[in-house]
Amino acid sequence: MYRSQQPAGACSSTGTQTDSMQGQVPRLSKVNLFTLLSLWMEVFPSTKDDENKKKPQQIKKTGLVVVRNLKVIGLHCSSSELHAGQIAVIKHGSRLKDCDLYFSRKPCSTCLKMIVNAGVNRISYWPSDPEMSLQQDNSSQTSIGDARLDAKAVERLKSNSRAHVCVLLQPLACYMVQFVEETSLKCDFVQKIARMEPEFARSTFYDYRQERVKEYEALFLISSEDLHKEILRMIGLENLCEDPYFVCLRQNMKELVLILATVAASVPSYSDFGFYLSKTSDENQQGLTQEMALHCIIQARLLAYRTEDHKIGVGAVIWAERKSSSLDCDGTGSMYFIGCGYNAFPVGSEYADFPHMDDNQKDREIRKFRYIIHAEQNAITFRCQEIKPEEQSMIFVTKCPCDECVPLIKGAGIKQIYTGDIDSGKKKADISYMKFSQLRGVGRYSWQQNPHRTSPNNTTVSTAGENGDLKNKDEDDLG
Ligand SMILES: O=c1ccn([C@H]2C[C@H](O)[C@@H](COP(=O)(O)OP(=O)(O)OP(=O)(O)O)O2)c(=O)[nH]1
Repeated sequence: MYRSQQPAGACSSTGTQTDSMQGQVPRLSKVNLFTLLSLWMEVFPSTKDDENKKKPQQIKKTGLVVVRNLKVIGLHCSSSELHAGQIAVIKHGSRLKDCDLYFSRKPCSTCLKMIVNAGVNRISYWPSDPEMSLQQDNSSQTSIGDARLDAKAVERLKSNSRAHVCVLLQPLACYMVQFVEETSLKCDFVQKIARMEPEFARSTFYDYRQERVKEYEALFLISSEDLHKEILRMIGLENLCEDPYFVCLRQNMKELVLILATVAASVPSYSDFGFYLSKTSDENQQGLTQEMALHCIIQARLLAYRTEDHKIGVGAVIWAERKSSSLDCDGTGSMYFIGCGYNAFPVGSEYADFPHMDDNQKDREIRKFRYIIHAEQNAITFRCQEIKPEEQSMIFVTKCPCDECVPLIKGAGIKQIYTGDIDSGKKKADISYMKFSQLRGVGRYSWQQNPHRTSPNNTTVSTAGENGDLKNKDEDDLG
């Protein structure tokens, strides 16, 4: 029987079959989710410091997801000074023992020796160009020589290590690519644009996605098959160079990149849409940059594809901003990860334990609402850090928080909510969304058109601070 497997951040413990076949809806396996999150961390918005160092470098920026007991306990990326593995050691120390680490590139020997030494359980990496790049085009002969030496050292560390160092890409569930495409088009963010901007069409979404596909393929895939094989051989994966394994590997990698691009396109930086503070929120709040807000909400969108609700996946991620910049060694700058989750039945429950019906079912006793744990509830319950009242903490959630979740978010001390507000003001039989627009003391950043955009005749429609504080005109609170 299918077993409900979330904790949070949250992921299942077993294979793909039950994972993907839960209900009729395809589901991302935990391994693919962690892999996608690690790729996504590689493109975490650069801090000012990193901005100057964008030129091609031999040490590639690398994303990292740290998982303990199926919970995400760290989302990191390399900075201009430190590699992702080094950051993991600084941030988690000996707590890395028995953790699983998902890297967006095979880590270099500098990182690997330390994380192996910390006693991690498993190190999984994306099988493309490693952290110490083996792609000749950016590098001199000497540095290629060093990169090859490093690849050998990595193999030696791997063969003498207790940790399992491996490539973990699972085939996607049937129709996963189509499912992500359809649900991305239907998600609140795309829908809101479609309602407000008549010229926004399906083709606009596909054009935007295509741009993302190109961008991410350039980063995460090696265009030449021969070069890819050569690199796989150098990093000890010669067994993947023969067909059908090589073809399958490339196909699998391409599909995952396509999923990432599709999910990224579901919250497009289109026209003047973004996350803006609503009028009735506390107006002196300092919000995130649009780039950062988009990045984090896309993480939440990825998590939503682990849902156990057949009808709708919801994902939530909590981040906080550190006050003291002296601790900013992570590539995420002052931002640090607190927790994440998605909507699912209570941990350990069996598939048939609870009803799965929604408001369309007349019999209220067999509806899901009294049983399903919401994305925000899982993110708060399984968080790996405390929410500090003196620091700016923020939750990114893919659906407007309901009346169960709004007081929970406020009570947990979270200072800002980034979300879509399509459901705001709706009252249904078992779930309602009335409290969100009335919430005070928490900044509500809703997905909407920039309220201080200039109108066609070049007059400002309203004024707002750089962070998107809405001063005069409120475009959200649809309800
Ligand atoms: O703050 C919230 C609110 C809801 N959910 C989850 C619970 C449930 O799994 C789903 C809502 O289910 P429903 O069937 O009401 O989905 P809907 O899209 O709101 O329904 P409708 O099609 O009637 O709009 O979203 C959350 O995780 N967080």
